[in-house]
Amino acid sequence: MPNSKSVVILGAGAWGTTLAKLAAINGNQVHLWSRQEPLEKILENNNPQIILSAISMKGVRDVASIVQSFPLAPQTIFVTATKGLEPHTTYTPSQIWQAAFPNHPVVVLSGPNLSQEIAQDLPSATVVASKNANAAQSVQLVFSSHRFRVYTNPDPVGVELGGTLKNVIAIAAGICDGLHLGTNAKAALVTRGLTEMVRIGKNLGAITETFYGLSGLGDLLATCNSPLSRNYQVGYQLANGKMLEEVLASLPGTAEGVNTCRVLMEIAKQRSIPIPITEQVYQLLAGQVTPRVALDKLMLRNIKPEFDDFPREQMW
Ligand SMILES: NC(=O)c1ccc[n+]([C@@H]2O[C@H](COP(=O)([O-])OP(=O)(O)OC[C@H]3O[C@@H](n4cnc5c(N)ncnc54)[C@H](O)[C@@H]3O)[C@@H](O)[C@H]2O)c1
Ligand SMILES: O=P(O)(O)OC[C@H](O)CO
Repeated sequence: MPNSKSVVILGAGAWGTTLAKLAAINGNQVHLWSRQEPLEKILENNNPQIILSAISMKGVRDVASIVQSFPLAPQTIFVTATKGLEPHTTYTPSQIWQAAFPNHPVVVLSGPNLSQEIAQDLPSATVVASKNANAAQSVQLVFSSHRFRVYTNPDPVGVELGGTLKNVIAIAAGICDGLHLGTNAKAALVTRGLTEMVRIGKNLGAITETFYGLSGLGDLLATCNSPLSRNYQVGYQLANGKMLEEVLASLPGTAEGVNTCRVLMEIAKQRSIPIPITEQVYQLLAGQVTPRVALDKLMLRNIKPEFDDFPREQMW
């Protein structure tokens, strides 16, 4: 293939394996790395043009520092597909990769992408976002197929935060369904969840419109409505009386929303951002409230206008 690229995928979990298949069907030379193998052989023998990380959040910094010890071509593009936030630093995965490789382009890949559906060859769309348009377009070509439609976007912070913040709202959506609160409640929760995501995103430098696209609203809808989502499952099972440790032990893979929720509470406190849904999810995960008490606390907050910043000329 004339445009075939050498692609190294870090992380052979559910998402890394699925992305490896997507890149391979387009004729790229794909090398999938799992932590049981030496990374040295894969990086030194294959001269990667693209290195994609699908490592869960807790491993990103360690893996980035291992990769730093290998010589790479200066034009090698890093792609991050992790949806999480680092505790204490509150860094996003792309911030960790960019700090480790300041002279390389970094692209965020995120969207409504339940890996089990993609692995079954069902149609799906995603977003690749970068400040470097050429890098985003190269990654778009590597993954685009008749079953996987890839859009570019110039707002990596917004795309990355959309995929990350929705995981907390998906836990809340699982609780809502687990308690059988009905369709009205779910619609209210998801819509107010999106408001919360926009509020945090704007504060962290994202573009508001990005949250209304595939990586924001799109991923929120997918994750809040599917039992395939591990984050949704956490909420659903907690609502059914299981303990958090028990739920996490039985999950197939990582539910990033649990840690993301804790990091978000730190960010919200530091920056005085009101995030009532996240706060109730946090208290529930910490065992401080029951699902029913969390619901009452949300419903009985002080009544207020729907929008924080409605245009002045539209106000009474
Ligand atoms: N599965 C999906 O549908 C999906 C879709 C989009 C994004 N994501 C995101 O992709 C990331 C990975 O998700 P997943 O579903 O593949 O999870 P997973 O639990 O199936 O796989 C995680 C991978 O990270 C590796 N890993 C963890 N810590 C590591 C460390 N310290 N060193 C080296 N490797 C380490 C694991 O070995 C494993 O290969 C998550 O951030 C998730 O939110 C997942
Ligand atoms: O299984 P989850 O909850 O990690 O969701 C997977 C993807 O992020 C959906 O886009």
